[in-house]
Amino acid sequence: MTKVLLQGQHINKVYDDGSGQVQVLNDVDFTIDAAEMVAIVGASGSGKSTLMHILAGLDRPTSGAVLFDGQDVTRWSASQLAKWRNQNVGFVYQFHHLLPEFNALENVAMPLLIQGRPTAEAKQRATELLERVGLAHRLEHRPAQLSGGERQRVAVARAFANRPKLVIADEPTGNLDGETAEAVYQLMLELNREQGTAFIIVTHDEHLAAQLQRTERLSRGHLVTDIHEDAPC
Ligand SMILES: Nc1ncnc2c1ncn2[C@@H]1O[C@H](COP(=O)(O)OP(=O)(O)OP(=O)(O)O)[C@@H](O)[C@H]1O
Repeated sequence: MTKVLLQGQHINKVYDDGSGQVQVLNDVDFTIDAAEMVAIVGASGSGKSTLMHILAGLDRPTSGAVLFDGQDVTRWSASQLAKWRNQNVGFVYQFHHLLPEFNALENVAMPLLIQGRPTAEAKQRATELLERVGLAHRLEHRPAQLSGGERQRVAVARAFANRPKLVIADEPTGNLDGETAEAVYQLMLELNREQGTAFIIVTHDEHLAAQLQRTERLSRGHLVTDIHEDAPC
Protein backbone atom coordinates (compact mmCIF):
# COMPACT_ATOMS: atom_id res chain seq x y z
CA MET A 1 0.00 0.00 0.00
CA THR A 2 1.36 3.47 -0.85
CA LYS A 3 1.85 5.90 1.99
CA VAL A 4 1.26 9.63 1.70
CA LEU A 5 4.51 11.46 2.51
CA LEU A 6 3.72 15.13 2.00
CA GLN A 7 0.42 16.84 1.43
CA GLY A 8 -0.44 20.47 0.74
CA GLN A 9 -4.08 21.20 1.53
CA HIS A 10 -6.04 24.24 0.33
CA ILE A 11 -2.88 26.30 -0.09
CA ASN A 12 -3.37 29.96 -0.82
CA LYS A 13 -0.53 32.42 -1.25
CA VAL A 14 -1.15 36.10 -1.66
CA TYR A 15 1.74 38.55 -2.12
CA ASP A 16 1.41 42.25 -1.49
CA ASP A 17 3.86 43.91 -3.85
CA GLY A 18 3.09 47.44 -2.69
CA SER A 19 0.80 48.29 -5.58
CA GLY A 20 -1.75 45.62 -4.70
CA GLN A 21 -2.31 42.00 -3.81
CA VAL A 22 -1.43 39.13 -6.14
CA GLN A 23 -2.87 35.67 -5.53
CA VAL A 24 -0.17 33.29 -6.77
CA LEU A 25 -1.64 30.04 -5.41
CA ASN A 26 -5.38 29.56 -5.26
CA ASP A 27 -6.68 26.67 -3.12
CA VAL A 28 -3.93 24.30 -4.30
CA ASP A 29 -3.98 20.66 -3.20
CA PHE A 30 -0.82 18.59 -3.72
CA THR A 31 0.06 15.10 -2.54
CA ILE A 32 3.21 13.04 -2.97
CA ASP A 33 3.53 9.45 -1.77
CA ALA A 34 6.64 7.92 -0.25
CA ALA A 35 9.10 6.97 -3.03
CA GLU A 36 7.07 8.80 -5.70
CA MET A 37 8.55 11.22 -8.27
CA VAL A 38 6.52 14.21 -9.41
CA ALA A 39 7.45 17.03 -11.78
CA ILE A 40 6.05 20.53 -11.28
CA VAL A 41 5.94 22.55 -14.49
CA GLY A 42 4.44 25.88 -15.50
CA ALA A 43 5.25 29.16 -17.20
CA SER A 44 7.73 31.57 -15.67
CA GLY A 45 6.01 33.40 -12.83
CA SER A 46 3.26 30.78 -12.44
CA GLY A 47 4.26 30.13 -8.81
CA LYS A 48 6.42 26.97 -8.96
CA SER A 49 9.09 28.28 -6.60
CA THR A 50 6.44 29.71 -4.30
CA LEU A 51 4.73 26.31 -4.04
CA MET A 52 8.04 24.50 -3.59
CA HIS A 53 9.14 26.86 -0.81
CA ILE A 54 5.83 26.38 0.99
CA LEU A 55 6.00 22.57 0.68
CA ALA A 56 9.57 22.65 2.02
CA GLY A 57 8.65 24.86 4.97
CA LEU A 58 10.88 27.68 3.66
CA ASP A 59 7.87 29.99 3.30
CA ARG A 60 4.44 29.99 4.90
CA PRO A 61 1.15 29.91 3.00
CA THR A 62 -1.36 32.73 3.50
CA SER A 63 -3.75 29.92 4.43
CA GLY A 64 -3.79 26.15 4.15
CA ALA A 65 -1.80 23.29 5.64
CA VAL A 66 1.29 21.26 4.75
CA LEU A 67 1.19 17.79 6.29
CA PHE A 68 4.35 15.68 6.53
CA ASP A 69 3.78 12.21 7.97
CA GLY A 70 0.41 13.62 9.06
CA GLN A 71 1.77 16.65 11.00
CA ASP A 72 1.03 20.25 9.93
CA VAL A 73 4.49 21.81 9.52
CA THR A 74 3.07 25.31 8.87
CA ARG A 75 2.38 25.54 12.61
CA TRP A 76 5.99 24.91 13.58
CA SER A 77 8.55 27.49 14.65
CA ALA A 78 11.46 28.38 12.34
CA SER A 79 13.85 26.26 14.42
CA GLN A 80 11.49 23.24 14.38
CA LEU A 81 11.20 23.63 10.60
CA ALA A 82 14.98 23.86 10.17
CA LYS A 83 15.44 20.67 12.21
CA TRP A 84 12.72 18.89 10.23
CA ARG A 85 14.26 19.90 6.91
CA ASN A 86 17.72 18.88 8.03
CA GLN A 87 16.49 15.39 8.91
CA ASN A 88 13.96 14.73 6.16
CA VAL A 89 14.45 16.90 3.09
CA GLY A 90 17.33 17.22 0.63
CA PHE A 91 17.64 20.09 -1.85
CA VAL A 92 19.16 20.38 -5.32
CA TYR A 93 19.19 23.82 -6.93
CA GLN A 94 19.78 25.08 -10.47
CA PHE A 95 23.07 26.63 -9.38
CA HIS A 96 24.69 23.96 -7.26
CA HIS A 97 25.30 26.16 -4.14
CA LEU A 98 28.38 24.15 -3.25
CA LEU A 99 30.80 25.87 -0.88
CA PRO A 100 33.70 27.03 -3.10
CA GLU A 101 36.45 26.71 -0.49
CA PHE A 102 35.64 23.06 0.31
CA ASN A 103 36.27 20.01 -1.85
CA ALA A 104 33.58 17.60 -3.10
CA LEU A 105 33.99 15.23 -0.15
CA GLU A 106 33.72 18.06 2.40
CA ASN A 107 30.68 19.56 0.63
CA VAL A 108 28.80 16.26 0.75
CA ALA A 109 29.85 15.56 4.36
CA MET A 110 28.79 19.06 5.50
CA PRO A 111 25.08 18.37 6.27
CA LEU A 112 26.14 15.47 8.49
CA LEU A 113 28.82 17.51 10.26
CA ILE A 114 26.23 20.25 10.88
CA GLN A 115 24.04 17.56 12.47
CA GLY A 116 26.93 16.76 14.80
CA ARG A 117 27.82 13.36 13.29
CA PRO A 118 31.40 12.17 13.83
CA THR A 119 33.80 13.33 11.10
CA ALA A 120 34.88 9.80 10.15
CA GLU A 121 31.26 8.66 9.70
CA ALA A 122 30.36 11.78 7.68
CA LYS A 123 33.37 11.31 5.38
CA GLN A 124 32.61 7.62 4.93
CA ARG A 125 29.02 8.39 3.91
CA ALA A 126 30.18 11.21 1.60
CA THR A 127 32.72 8.93 -0.05
CA GLU A 128 30.07 6.26 -0.68
CA LEU A 129 27.67 8.81 -2.16
CA LEU A 130 30.32 10.33 -4.41
CA GLU A 131 31.25 6.84 -5.60
CA ARG A 132 27.56 6.23 -6.30
CA VAL A 133 27.25 9.33 -8.47
CA GLY A 134 30.39 8.36 -10.40
CA LEU A 135 32.82 10.81 -8.79
CA ALA A 136 35.16 8.54 -6.83
CA HIS A 137 38.02 10.16 -8.74
CA ARG A 138 36.99 13.70 -7.83
CA LEU A 139 36.77 13.61 -4.00
CA GLU A 140 39.49 16.20 -3.46
CA HIS A 141 38.42 18.60 -6.20
CA ARG A 142 36.90 21.95 -5.27
CA PRO A 143 33.80 23.12 -7.21
CA ALA A 144 35.87 25.38 -9.50
CA GLN A 145 37.87 22.30 -10.55
CA LEU A 146 34.75 20.36 -11.60
CA SER A 147 32.62 20.50 -14.75
CA GLY A 148 29.01 21.75 -14.55
CA GLY A 149 27.65 18.20 -14.68
CA GLU A 150 30.11 17.02 -12.03
CA ARG A 151 29.17 19.91 -9.74
CA GLN A 152 25.50 19.02 -10.11
CA ARG A 153 26.25 15.36 -9.31
CA VAL A 154 28.05 16.51 -6.14
CA ALA A 155 24.94 18.56 -5.30
CA VAL A 156 22.74 15.46 -5.80
CA ALA A 157 25.08 13.42 -3.56
CA ARG A 158 24.93 16.17 -0.91
CA ALA A 159 21.11 16.14 -1.02
CA PHE A 160 21.24 12.45 -0.09
CA ALA A 161 23.72 12.82 2.80
CA ASN A 162 21.01 12.76 5.49
CA ARG A 163 19.12 9.87 3.89
CA PRO A 164 16.11 12.17 3.32
CA LYS A 165 12.63 10.84 2.64
CA LEU A 166 12.13 13.64 0.12
CA VAL A 167 14.41 15.51 -2.29
CA ILE A 168 13.19 18.80 -3.72
CA ALA A 169 14.99 19.78 -6.90
CA ASP A 170 14.47 23.28 -8.33
CA GLU A 171 15.50 23.34 -12.01
CA PRO A 172 18.28 20.82 -11.24
CA THR A 173 19.27 20.55 -14.90
CA GLY A 174 18.44 24.11 -15.97
CA ASN A 175 22.06 25.16 -16.20
CA LEU A 176 23.32 22.10 -18.11
CA ASP A 177 23.54 21.16 -21.79
CA GLY A 178 21.02 18.57 -23.06
CA GLU A 179 23.22 15.50 -22.74
CA THR A 180 24.54 16.39 -19.28
CA ALA A 181 21.01 17.31 -18.15
CA GLU A 182 19.76 13.90 -19.26
CA ALA A 183 22.57 12.15 -17.33
CA VAL A 184 21.84 14.07 -14.11
CA TYR A 185 18.12 13.36 -14.55
CA GLN A 186 18.79 9.64 -15.06
CA LEU A 187 20.90 9.65 -11.90
CA MET A 188 17.96 11.04 -9.92
CA LEU A 189 15.62 8.40 -11.39
CA GLU A 190 18.07 5.65 -10.38
CA LEU A 191 18.45 7.01 -6.85
CA ASN A 192 14.67 7.19 -6.53
CA ARG A 193 14.39 3.52 -7.47
CA GLU A 194 17.34 2.32 -5.39
CA GLN A 195 16.72 4.30 -2.22
CA GLY A 196 12.96 4.81 -2.27
CA THR A 197 13.44 8.58 -1.95
CA ALA A 198 10.52 10.73 -3.12
CA PHE A 199 11.37 13.58 -5.52
CA ILE A 200 9.62 16.82 -6.38
CA ILE A 201 11.33 18.21 -9.47
CA VAL A 202 10.55 21.72 -10.66
CA THR A 203 11.51 21.98 -14.32
CA HIS A 204 10.94 23.90 -17.52
CA ASP A 205 12.01 20.83 -19.49
CA GLU A 206 8.83 19.14 -20.74
CA HIS A 207 10.83 16.27 -22.25
CA LEU A 208 12.37 15.39 -18.89
CA ALA A 209 9.07 15.92 -17.06
CA ALA A 210 7.33 13.50 -19.44
CA GLN A 211 9.62 10.70 -18.20
CA LEU A 212 7.76 10.78 -14.88
CA GLN A 213 4.34 9.23 -14.49
CA ARG A 214 2.87 12.38 -12.99
CA THR A 215 3.35 16.02 -13.87
CA GLU A 216 1.62 18.83 -11.99
CA ARG A 217 1.16 21.94 -14.13
CA LEU A 218 0.68 25.31 -12.42
CA SER A 219 -1.48 27.78 -14.26
CA ARG A 220 -3.36 30.82 -12.97
CA GLY A 221 -2.88 29.69 -9.39
CA HIS A 222 -4.22 26.18 -9.95
CA LEU A 223 -2.56 22.77 -10.34
CA VAL A 224 -3.58 20.49 -13.19
CA THR A 225 -2.43 16.85 -13.15
CA ASP A 226 -1.04 15.11 -16.28
CA ILE A 227 -0.58 11.34 -16.02
CA HIS A 228 1.90 9.70 -18.44
CA GLU A 229 0.78 6.06 -18.35
CA ASP A 230 3.76 4.74 -20.31
CA ALA A 231 6.45 6.80 -18.54
CA PRO A 232 9.34 4.75 -17.17
CA CYS A 233 9.15 6.21 -13.63
N1 LIG B 1 8.23 38.04 -2.19
C1 LIG B 1 7.41 38.35 -3.20
N2 LIG B 1 6.69 39.48 -3.19
C2 LIG B 1 5.83 39.79 -4.19
N3 LIG B 1 5.61 39.00 -5.27
C3 LIG B 1 6.32 37.87 -5.34
C4 LIG B 1 7.25 37.47 -4.32
N4 LIG B 1 7.78 36.27 -4.67
C5 LIG B 1 7.22 35.93 -5.85
N5 LIG B 1 6.35 36.89 -6.25
C6 LIG B 1 5.53 36.85 -7.48
O1 LIG B 1 4.81 35.62 -7.49
C7 LIG B 1 4.74 35.09 -8.80
C8 LIG B 1 5.26 33.66 -8.82
O2 LIG B 1 6.66 33.66 -8.60
P1 LIG B 1 7.49 32.31 -8.56
O3 LIG B 1 8.93 32.69 -8.34
O4 LIG B 1 6.89 31.39 -7.59
O5 LIG B 1 7.27 31.77 -10.05
P2 LIG B 1 8.00 30.59 -10.85
O6 LIG B 1 6.94 29.81 -11.53
O7 LIG B 1 8.91 29.85 -9.92
O8 LIG B 1 8.85 31.41 -11.91
P3 LIG B 1 10.21 31.03 -12.70
O9 LIG B 1 9.91 29.83 -13.54
O10 LIG B 1 10.46 32.25 -13.51
O11 LIG B 1 11.27 30.80 -11.66
C9 LIG B 1 5.52 36.05 -9.70
O12 LIG B 1 4.60 36.90 -10.33
C10 LIG B 1 6.37 36.83 -8.73
O13 LIG B 1 6.62 38.13 -9.18
